[in-house]
Amino acid sequence: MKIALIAHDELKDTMVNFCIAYEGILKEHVLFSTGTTGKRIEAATELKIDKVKSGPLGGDQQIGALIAQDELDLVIFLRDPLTSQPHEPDIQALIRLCDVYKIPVATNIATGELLVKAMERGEFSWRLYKKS
Ligand SMILES: O=C(CO)COP(=O)(O)O
Repeated sequence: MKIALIAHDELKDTMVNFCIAYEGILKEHVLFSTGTTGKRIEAATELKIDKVKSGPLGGDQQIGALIAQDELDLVIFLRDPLTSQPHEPDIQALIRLCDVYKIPVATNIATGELLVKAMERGEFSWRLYKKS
């Protein structure tokens, strides 16, 4: 599975702790991140991340392009609902593309945990069948 891990600044500690907690599962998959999130995860874990640009500098659009090219199976995007973001249109576009292409997307840690546990149980195998 190809997974994108993204977090706004106020949620980067939460994302790092999430990746530490689920490192054993995540390391079996191909991981992508926006720039700063990816650096924080790599500094705290042994996970290897394919990093695109920072979100406000076009990283969200790059992740969106991966979705449009059918290169992602799951997006975990810890959005900050309490802070306005200069690149809000990019954030909305990314989430819209998840809906267009029916990509499972978690926008908070509670859903993120559910999706990672579901993935561990093999409940995302339909993604592989879909591609074959
Ligand atoms: O802004 C982001 C998502 O909208 C995340 O970008 P960074 O991981 O580079 O901070």
